Amino acid sequence: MTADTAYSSAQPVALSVDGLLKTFGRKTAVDNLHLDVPEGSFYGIVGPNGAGKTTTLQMCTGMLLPSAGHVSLFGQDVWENLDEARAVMGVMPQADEIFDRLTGRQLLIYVGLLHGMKREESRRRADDLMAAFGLADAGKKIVADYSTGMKKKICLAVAMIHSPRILFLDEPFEAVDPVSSANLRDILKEYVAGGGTVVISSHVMALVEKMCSHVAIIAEGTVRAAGTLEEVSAGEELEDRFFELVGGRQETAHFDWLQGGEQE
Ligand SMILES: Nc1ncnc2c1ncn2[C@@H]1O[C@H](COP(=O)(O)OP(=O)(O)OP(=O)(O)O)[C@@H](O)[C@H]1O
Repeated sequence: MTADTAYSSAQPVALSVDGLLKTFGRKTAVDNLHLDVPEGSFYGIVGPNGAGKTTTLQMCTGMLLPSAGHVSLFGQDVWENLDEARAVMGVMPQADEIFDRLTGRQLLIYVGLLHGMKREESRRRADDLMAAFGLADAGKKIVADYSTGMKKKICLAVAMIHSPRILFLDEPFEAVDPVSSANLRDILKEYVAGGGTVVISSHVMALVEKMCSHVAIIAEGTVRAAGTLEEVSAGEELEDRFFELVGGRQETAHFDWLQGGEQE
């Protein structure tokens, strides 16, 4: 599916976020946030540092209890049906949350078994994923010895092994080289073309513009704009709309002590 695919408002909703709130002491990280993610969409969530993207994704995936509000996945409340919700979602773990003393292949097989898959099927999918992510040559290396980008890839494979209906990916392309990034994008596009839904957070506007069908711009815990890429961009570059809606561009700082070149 491409970013210019036509979407109708009657499209079933995969993820619905309603009045989501999260406070940490006196800090409101997510502030009455609403979001509808259509089924089969490639949905990008963008926002400045500290906007509340990670906190929102953690509440959507059953990892962080909301202070108020509701999250539903395919019509079922996530927090009232955690086991069912977890079975249909794929969540990309952080590199420090996986068992890194296992090889990549062992890790994937282990995660498959945890999802209740048969060992043979787990092995088959682990091999498919290792090949698709360009990790087949590293099959015998333990994950602790992977590069940062390789760890990112194995984390994405972990999220996919049980064939979820929706994928939640927090900054999936951070530290991934351009070739691997293009390969990851292809894998995700194919997943969406097959009916899957992807929700990613990213700071890279060009990537979001290239691959997402929908986007939400969030700042200070609220949605500033959401809809199809075309609706949100409103005829401009997404980055320009982002600056308009979020603000924060500053005059170029000038430090009299910061000078390249020869010093006296
Ligand atoms: N456990 C916590 N305790 C206190 N404050 C927190 C906690 N987690 C997040 N916050 C605060 O909530 C706000 C939103 O953080 P969050 O990590 O969701 O933002 P983000 O949009 O993902 O940022 P980034 O783009 O920098 O990753 C920030 O001000 C952050 O400091």
